[in-house]
Amino acid sequence: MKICIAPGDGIGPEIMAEAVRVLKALDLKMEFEEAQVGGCAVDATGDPLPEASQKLVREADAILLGAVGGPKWDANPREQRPERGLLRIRKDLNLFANFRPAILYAELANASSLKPDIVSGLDILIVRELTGDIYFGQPRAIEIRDGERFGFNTMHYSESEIRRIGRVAFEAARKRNKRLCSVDKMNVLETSQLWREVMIELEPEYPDVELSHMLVDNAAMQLVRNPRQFDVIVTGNMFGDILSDEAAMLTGSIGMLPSASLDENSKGMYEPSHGSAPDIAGKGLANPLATILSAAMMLRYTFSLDEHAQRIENAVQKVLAEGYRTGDIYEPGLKRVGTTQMGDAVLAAL
Ligand SMILES: NC(=O)C1=CN([C@@H]2O[C@H](COP(=O)(O)OP(=O)(O)OC[C@H]3O[C@@H](n4cnc5c(N)ncnc54)[C@H](O)[C@@H]3O)[C@@H](O)[C@H]2O)C=CC1
Ligand SMILES: CC(C)CC(=O)C(=O)O
Ligand SMILES: [Mg+2]
Repeated sequence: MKICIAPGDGIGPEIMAEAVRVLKALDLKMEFEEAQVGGCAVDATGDPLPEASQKLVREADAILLGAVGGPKWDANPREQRPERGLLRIRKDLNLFANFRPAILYAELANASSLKPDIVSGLDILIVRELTGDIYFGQPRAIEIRDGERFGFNTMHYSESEIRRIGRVAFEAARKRNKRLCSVDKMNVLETSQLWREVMIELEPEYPDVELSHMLVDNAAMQLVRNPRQFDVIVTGNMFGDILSDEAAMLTGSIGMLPSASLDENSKGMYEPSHGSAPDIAGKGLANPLATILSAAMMLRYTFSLDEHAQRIENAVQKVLAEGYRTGDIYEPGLKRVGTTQMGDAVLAAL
């Protein structure tokens, strides 16, 4: 098993160190290679995804990424922005299907942004399209028009792009509670109108799955009003980006939300859903659990090592039951720990 580790920027190296310790403790036949991606790569080479890193991500069976970006690089031209390195990996490897499971551990019921009676037992899967939409559409630019600066992006989806993510989502719903909610903005956007048409065309292939549709503004509201109405949500790149950060808070913290980004086969990139958290970087405060849970998703999706994935997930649950909490999920009376101590606790539980 060849795993490319890309710690990235900000809290990336801190949370990655804990995930790698957990993986190594499983004593599996894994080879780790480290790639520079993001701001660290810009500083070293001028490119957020230099040739050497491209080779490593291409040759690996799976990639585990921390997070990229930070204020240091915010003014860089687009091709030299850290986030560009991440988007290029997603596109180059055709990682179009992003799975973001928002699961509330019972131990974190009071850490959720919602009251326990609304959120307890929450288990939602957000399936986000990851290689299309306005994040990749051309043309895009800031230019001068009529004597002033004018910025524009292009939102587009082809029916084949929608169909393939739709199938992934229907299949995922089929393995769960057989309810799929497709989220769009079809009352305003042509891309969303096509999105809805294609989802409706797919419906007869999955008679066992109940398909519903929701406009994205309502979906944002429903997620905090009554999140348990959802089983699987399928949506485009930008809506999925925003809704998954919102869903993270239902689980207690963005530091709890893992993700898997997959191609048509089983190659994947695994990363926490959060960013590089510059406000707490270098302080040993970050919650490493989303990254550790992303490593578990890697074992399950790319390597079919379900038992080992489950061991990690059980260990995470055990440390929460034992009362270990990083600052983002801390409640008075429990054991406040930093990034490394949380990793220690997971290793002990393993
Ligand atoms: N996949 C990636 O690499 C992503 C990168 N970014 C980049 O990260 C940088 C910062 O972006 P923000 O909008 O601030 O989002 P962010 O997710 O980095 O942080 C938002 C808030 O959540 C907290 N947070 C995030 N992860 C945490 C963790 N593991 N433990 C405890 N608290 C945590 C942060 O301290 C901050 O208060 C930007 O440069 C952005 O482009 C943002 C999202 C995803
Ligand atoms: C570079 C961004 C699109 C990353 C992000 O916010 C995400 O994938 O959730
Ligand atoms: Mg995001």
